[in-house]
Amino acid sequence: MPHTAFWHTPLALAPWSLRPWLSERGSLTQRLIAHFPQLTVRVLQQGFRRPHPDETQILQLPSASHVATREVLLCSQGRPLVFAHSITCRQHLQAGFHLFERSGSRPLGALLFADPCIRRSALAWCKLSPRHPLWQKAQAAVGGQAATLWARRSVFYSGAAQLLVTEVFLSDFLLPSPCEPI
Ligand SMILES: C=C(O[C@@H]1C=C(C(=O)O)C=C[C@H]1O)C(=O)O
Repeated sequence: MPHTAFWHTPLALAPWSLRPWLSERGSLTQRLIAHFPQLTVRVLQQGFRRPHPDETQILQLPSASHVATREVLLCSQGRPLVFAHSITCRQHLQAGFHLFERSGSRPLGALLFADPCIRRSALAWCKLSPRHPLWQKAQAAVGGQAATLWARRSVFYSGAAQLLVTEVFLSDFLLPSPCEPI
């Protein structure tokens, strides 16, 4: 299956208002809290699933494997802002990300950014293709209203353990102003 996201998209191709969100190196949750009231985490699913084709390569996973998967919506006053999809392999749950399964409605970032030993890769971003698996999931979360969906992803490292976090920006609060080309 061909890659359905070009994760080396230049930031300059993203809508101007979205760029600081795509390139935020700190906690996205904390940035959302600073800009939006009553941020909550709605857990959509947490369990073991097959990784997406463009995830097996980045985490060097065997394609037939199942990985620990967490999908949430970050909402402000009930309005979905970000769809987040995070995965880690089974053996890294015990060695590195043991709190991944117990995060519940606490934002994963609160755990990841509290541990000074956890490092983060460079961020990558792209405009999702409607063929990307995360496109369908994110659209379903917002009732199929979004015309374009930009996403970012990065890998968190705890020793040799890896956690891949992908965040899809949902709400029109990020769309460019009318005078700015998309
Ligand atoms: C990694 C962070 O945690 C956020 C919360 C997540 C969750 O609770 O599953 C997943 C990704 C992020 O949007 C962050 O705040 O930067």
